[in-house]
Amino acid sequence: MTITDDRFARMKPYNAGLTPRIRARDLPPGPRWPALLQSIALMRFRHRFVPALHRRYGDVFTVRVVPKGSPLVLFTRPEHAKEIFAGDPEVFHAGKGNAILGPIMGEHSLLLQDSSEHRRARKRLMPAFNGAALRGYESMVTRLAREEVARWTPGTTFRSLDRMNALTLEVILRVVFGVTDEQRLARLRPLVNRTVDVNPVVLLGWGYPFLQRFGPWKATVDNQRALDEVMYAEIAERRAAGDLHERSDVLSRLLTVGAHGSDDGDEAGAGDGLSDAELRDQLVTLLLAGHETTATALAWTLYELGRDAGELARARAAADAGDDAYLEAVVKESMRLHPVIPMVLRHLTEPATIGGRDLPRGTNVGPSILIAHSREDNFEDPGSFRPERFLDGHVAPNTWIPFGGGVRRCIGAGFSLMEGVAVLREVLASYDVSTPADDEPKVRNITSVPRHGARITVRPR
Ligand code: HEM
Repeated sequence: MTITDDRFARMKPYNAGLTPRIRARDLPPGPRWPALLQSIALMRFRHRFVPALHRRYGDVFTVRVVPKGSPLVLFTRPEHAKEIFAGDPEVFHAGKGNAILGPIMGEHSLLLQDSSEHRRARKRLMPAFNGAALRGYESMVTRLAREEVARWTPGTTFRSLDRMNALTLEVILRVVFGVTDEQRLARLRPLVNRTVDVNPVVLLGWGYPFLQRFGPWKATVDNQRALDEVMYAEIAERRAAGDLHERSDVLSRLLTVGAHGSDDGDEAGAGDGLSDAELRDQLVTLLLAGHETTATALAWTLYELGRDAGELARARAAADAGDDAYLEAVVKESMRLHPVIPMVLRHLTEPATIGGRDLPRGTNVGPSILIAHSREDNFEDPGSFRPERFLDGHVAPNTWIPFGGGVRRCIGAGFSLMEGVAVLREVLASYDVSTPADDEPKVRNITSVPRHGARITVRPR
């Protein structure tokens, strides 16, 4: 049995535990359609469905989702988001909702853990995402962004989403995994590209393992085996590398941190490094969580700048002046207008009260990012693109929540903002960007991507 087969055998995708039957009268109002219809509406048509529910039922409402008609209560006010983010991690679980990804991400994955196990895993990863670490990654990210931008043909129109996907993938391979060997990079690219394509067909194969002997599902398993082989080879070589301390990539940092026990020793244990399986699982988790999300946010950012000549001129002046704070505000504002992830989810393991409402054990709860970002009482003139709002201190806590919050807040938030600023700097140094046509959000797997790929035209400055 290979290490991959062993992981598949141990990870049970639908092992989310038994959810007690919850009566509608114990929950906030919501539509009474069959759960399947509500799930389809939530997944495929969320950009119209969720605002419609908000208008019809008010600030808190319930959606029923498959497989068992489980209730999902969505909250839309900042004080609700605050309560959920600050909820006791023993009660507000997040990991089980991601169980379907278990066979790909592995049992150690930060996204799958809860309670003390999550705290321990998070503590071990944090040193690779603090300010000093991010500064260490910046020059490589900038170099990759410069190389990408140099390949663009002036005067052409193209899907910025495709280019940003190519760039963020390269960033993951070189800055997160730290792979430098060209042959290995060439082998990894297609494997990683297939791994991140977690579409509903692929998910079916994880949910019903007997399918894994056939056609597309067998191909996904074979891909996982091949990916694991390369990842474990890379980890083994990196452990033995003499220049670990000079390297600035996430994997090398995780290896040096473990060797010296960067934590205070209570849980993770000083000097207690990550095992090969832990490293593999966390790297694949960072890949799945960080690649498409960042690419989508950056594509929307270029799209928005291309639509507004005044904002483009301001951003260009900021890039020339080295004003990173302004460029970061540009990225933040497009993440507000186009949330990549629509909501944050927690599963209540005990009854809890949120916004004065008592909710039973087994309820899924979460702030709606979509509504939080578009409420007029959160953002003045919410439909317009105004990066300045992030500079004049008018963004109230828990109104801008694209990265979730609390102990589960996106560990890569700083990383993706740093990447966004680096990309803007490089694009604006060479090009004027314009957007030839309107685009709109479309659901792709979990993220909301621009339906037409956020097409932009670039002209030399
Ligand atoms: C614009 C880009 C990104 C967006 C919009 C985004 C969004 C999110 C959201 C909404 C969550 C859930 C937070 C919660 O439950 O409260 C999350 C978690 C996570 N993200 Fe990101 N993310 C992005 C980029 C990244 C990057 C670049 C990485 C890594 C390199 C990353 C790694 C993770 C991980 C590991 C978690 C799980 C954290 C935990 O459970 O403790 N993300 N992200």
